[in-house]
Amino acid sequence: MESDSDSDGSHVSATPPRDPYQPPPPPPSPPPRQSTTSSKKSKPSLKPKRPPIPIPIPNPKPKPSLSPSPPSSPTPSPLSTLPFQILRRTSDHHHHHDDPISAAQTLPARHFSNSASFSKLNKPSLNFEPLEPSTTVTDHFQSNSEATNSANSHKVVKRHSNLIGSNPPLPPAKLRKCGNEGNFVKLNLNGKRRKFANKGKTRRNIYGSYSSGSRKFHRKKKRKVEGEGEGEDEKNVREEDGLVVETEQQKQKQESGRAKLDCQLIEEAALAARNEASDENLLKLLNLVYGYDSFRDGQLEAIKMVLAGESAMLVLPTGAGKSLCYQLPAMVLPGLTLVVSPLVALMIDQLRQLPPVIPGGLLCSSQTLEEVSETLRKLQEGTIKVLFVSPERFLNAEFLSVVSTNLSISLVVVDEAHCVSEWSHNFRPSFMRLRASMLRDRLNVGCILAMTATATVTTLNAVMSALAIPQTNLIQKEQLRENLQLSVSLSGNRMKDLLTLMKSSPFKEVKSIILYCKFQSETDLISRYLCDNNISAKSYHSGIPAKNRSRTQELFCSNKIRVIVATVAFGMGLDKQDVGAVIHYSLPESLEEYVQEIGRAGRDGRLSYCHLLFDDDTYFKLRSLMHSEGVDEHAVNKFLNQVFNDKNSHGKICSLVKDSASRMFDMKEEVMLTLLTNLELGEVQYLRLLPQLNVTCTLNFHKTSPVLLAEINRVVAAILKKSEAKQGQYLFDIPTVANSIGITAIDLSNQLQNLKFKGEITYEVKDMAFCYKIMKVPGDFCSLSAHLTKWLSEVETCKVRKLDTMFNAAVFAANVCEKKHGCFGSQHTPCLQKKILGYFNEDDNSDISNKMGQISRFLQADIKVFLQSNSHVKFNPRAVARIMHGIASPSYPSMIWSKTHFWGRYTQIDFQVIMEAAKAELMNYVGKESL
Ligand SMILES: Nc1ncnc2c1ncn2[C@@H]1O[C@H](COP(=O)(O)OP(=O)(O)OP(=O)(O)O)[C@@H](O)[C@H]1O
Repeated sequence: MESDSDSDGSHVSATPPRDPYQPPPPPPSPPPRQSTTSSKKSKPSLKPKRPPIPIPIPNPKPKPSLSPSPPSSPTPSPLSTLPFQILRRTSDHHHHHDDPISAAQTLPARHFSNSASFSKLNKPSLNFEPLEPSTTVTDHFQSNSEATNSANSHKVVKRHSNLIGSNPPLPPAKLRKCGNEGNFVKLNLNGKRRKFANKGKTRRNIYGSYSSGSRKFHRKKKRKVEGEGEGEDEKNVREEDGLVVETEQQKQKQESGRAKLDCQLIEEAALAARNEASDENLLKLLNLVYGYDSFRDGQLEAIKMVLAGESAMLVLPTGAGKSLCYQLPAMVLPGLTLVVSPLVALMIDQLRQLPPVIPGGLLCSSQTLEEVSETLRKLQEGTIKVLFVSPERFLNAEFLSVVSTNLSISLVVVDEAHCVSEWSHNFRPSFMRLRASMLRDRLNVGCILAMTATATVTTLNAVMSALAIPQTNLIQKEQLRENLQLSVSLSGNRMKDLLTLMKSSPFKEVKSIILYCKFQSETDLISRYLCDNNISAKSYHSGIPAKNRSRTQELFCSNKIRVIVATVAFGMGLDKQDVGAVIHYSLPESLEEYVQEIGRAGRDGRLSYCHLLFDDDTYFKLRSLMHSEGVDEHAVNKFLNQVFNDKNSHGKICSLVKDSASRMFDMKEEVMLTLLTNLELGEVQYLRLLPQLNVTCTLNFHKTSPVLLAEINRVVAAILKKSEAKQGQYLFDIPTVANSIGITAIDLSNQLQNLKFKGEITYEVKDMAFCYKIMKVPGDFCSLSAHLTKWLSEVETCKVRKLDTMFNAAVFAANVCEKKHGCFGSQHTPCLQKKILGYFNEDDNSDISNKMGQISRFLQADIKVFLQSNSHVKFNPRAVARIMHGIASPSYPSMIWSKTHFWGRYTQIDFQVIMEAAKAELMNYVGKESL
C-alpha cells in the first residue's frame, strides 16, 4: 500500500456484489437534461444586463440560462448568503463549450495597447508582446494543437494572450480586438521541444495589425476560406494574397482604432482607480475588463484593502471569484504582482484565465533553463505584470537578483494559502519560504494577499501569523456554496451502487460529472466499467502522461466525455462552469478535501449534485496510509548525523543520495525533503537547499591526456585528485570535486558539459541526490531530532483526526441523522453543511471518536510468530506495525513483505496499539536490539 493517495497503492475488487443493495431513495427529479449539441436555444441571461458603455464590449461569459419555470428545489437551504444566484439544472440550457464562439466568449474581452500611459516601474505595465501565433502553444498542450493542425493543416489557431494551449480558438471577431497576444509560456513538461517554423517571423503589433512576417498567416487563412491552396502554386497564392491582405488591413485599421479606444478607456479607469480606489472607479474597471456588473461578496473589500497597501486574508468558497481579487489590483498597482501557487497545473490554468490586458508569465521547476531565462528577460524588460511562480523558484538566487535589483513588487499573492500551515490538509513545506519576514527581507514586499477556500480556524491563524496578516484584515465568507445538494450513502458494493446511482435521477440527467477515486488503479477500473455500461468516461491521474491528461481534460471541458474519473490530481483551479455533479467513489481524506472537490460542481450557480459513496474498508485503508510517513526519533537522529556528517562543514556543499538514504533511514523521500526544508526554513537556518542533481559521475578522457589537460584546466585537476581511477575511467562525487575548488555543483556540471562539447571527455551521471550548503551545524542533535520528531508526529495526528472527522460526518449523515431539519432520503445537505461549517469554525473541540479497534486477542501472538519467522531481519515497532497494516516503506517494500501472511492483517486495529504490542514483543525477543 502506498501513502500517496494519487498512487496505485491499492487494488479494487471487481468481485460481484455480495449484498443486495437498496439504492438511496432518489431525490425528486429535475427536468431531464438533453445532450449538449441539441440545446442551442438562447435563454434569458442569469444576470441583469449591463448598462451601455461607450464602445462595444464583447459579452462576458455566456450566462447560464433559466428555464422558464424551474421546479422547486428539494433543498430548503436559505440562499441569502450565496454569492451568486442558484438555478436549478435544466436539460435545455445553452452549453457554450460546444460552441467555439461562445466558448471563446468565456475569455475576457478587453485588450491593452503598448501605448499604456501607466507609469512603468521598471516597467511592468499593461502592455503586450508581439504575437507569435503558433508559439502560444506549450509543449504541455501540444496534443491539442496537433489535433487541430492535423484536422486542417492550413488552419492557424490563434490564441488568447495568456493561453498556453488547449484553449478554444478565438473567433475572428474577437481576434481583431486583441491588440496584444504575446504572452505565452512554454513548459517542457514532456521533455520535448516543439519547433515553431515561423517563430520570430510572424509578429503582430500592439494594435492588432501584422508586420510583414504575418503574411503567412493571411495566406493560410485565405486558402482555408476558399478551399484553395492544396497543390496550388505558391506564386498564385501570393498574388491573391495581395487583395486579401489589403482588405484585411483595412479592417484591421478600423479595429485597431477601436481597440485603441478600448485600451484608453481601460487605462483611464485603472489610473482613476489608482488615484482613488472608490467603489465607482473599481466597478467601472471591472465592467470594462470583465464585463461584470457587480462585485461578488468579499471581492470589493479584499481589492480595496490590497489597494490601500494592507495585507489581507481572504476566505471565499470555491468558484466565488478569488482570482479577480488579485487580477484587478494588478492592473491598478504600479509594480509587479507575484502569485505563488502549489501546483504547476494550477498556475497554468490561472495564467490562462488572466484577462488579456494583463500580461502574465510563469516560472516553475518544470521549465527548461532557456524558458526560465526567457521569462527572466521579460521580467527585466517589464513586459510581465503578473508572474506566477512556484515556491521552490521563489527565493532562488537568480530570480531574487532579477527581482530585487530591477523591479518593484506591489503585491504577493499566496494562492491556496492553507498550504503554508502544517495543520491544513495540504501542507507544502516549500510554502514555508513565504514567511512575511523573508518576503520583506529579500523582496521588500509590504503587501500580501492570502487566499483559500478551505481552512479551519487553526489553519487560518497559522497562515496569518506566518504572513503577518493582522486579524482585523481577515475577510471571510462562508466556505460552502449553497447551490450544492449533498447526499451520502454507506455502500456494501460501491461499483454496483455507483452504477445504480448514475442511472437514477438526478445523476442520469447530468451531462458533466467528476467522479473522484482515491487510487489510480480505481480510476482506470471504474472508467472502464462505466464505458462498459454505456457511460462515456475517461480516467485522469498523475500516472498518465501529461499530454494524455491534458487531452482528457480538454475532452471533458468541451463535453466530449461525460464523466471524468479522477484522483485528487484533477480539478484544483478547474473553472468548468457546467459540471453538474461530483461523485465521491472513495471517502475524501478530510472535510477540506471534500469541500474543495465538491467545489468543482455548480460554478455556474446552478443547483448541482454531490454524492458521497463510502465504506468501512476504504476508511481503514486510508487510516493505515496516514501512518506511512511517520518516523521515529532514532531515525531522525541518524538522519541528522548523516546530513551534518562532517562537524566542520560550515559552508560546504553536501549531498544525500535519495535512494540509499531513503533505505538507510526507512524514510520516504518526501519526509526527508520535509526535514531538510525545516532545517532550511525553520527557526534556525542550518542549511540552504540547492537544486537536486545526479551526483556520481563516471568520466572518460578522449583527446588530450588527463595529466596535460589538468595543467590547463583546474576542474580536470580537481577530478584527478578526488576521483577513483578504474580501467581508464574516473569515478567521483560531483559535490566533493566542486567543494575542493570552491565552485557550485551546478557550475561543475556546466564545465563538464563544455569539455564534452569540445570532445575532450564523455561522462555519465547517476544517483539523484538532495544537495545543500551547510550554514550552521546544530549544537545538540538529540534535542533537534526530538523537536523534529514531535513536530512530524503532531502533523501525522492532525491528518488522522481530519480523516476521522470526515468519516464521522459521513457516518452521521448516513446512520445517525434523524432527518428533521430538511434532510431526507440520502440527501443530507443541511446536516452536512452544519458539520462542515462547525468543523471550519472549530465549534467542537471534543475528542474525535474513531472506528479503530483498541485491542485484539491474537495480535501479540501474531507479532511473536512474525518476529520468530523473520528472525534474520532487524525490525523496530514502527516497521512491524506498518507490515501489520499493509503499508510499504523504503526498507520494507511491498514486493517482499506483502507475501507474508501478516501483511495488512490488522488494518482495523489502531496503529499505536500495534506499535506498543510490537515494542513489548521486541523487548522480550532475544537478539533484537533495535529499540
Ligand atoms: N464579480 C463577478 N461577477 C461574475 N462572475 C465572476 C465575478 N468574479 C469572478 N467571476 C467568475 O467566477 C468564476 C470563478 O472564479 P475563480 O476561478 O476566481 O474562483 P475561485 O474562487 O478562485 O475558485 P477556486 O477556489 O475553486 O479556484 C470565474 O469564471 C470568474 O470569471
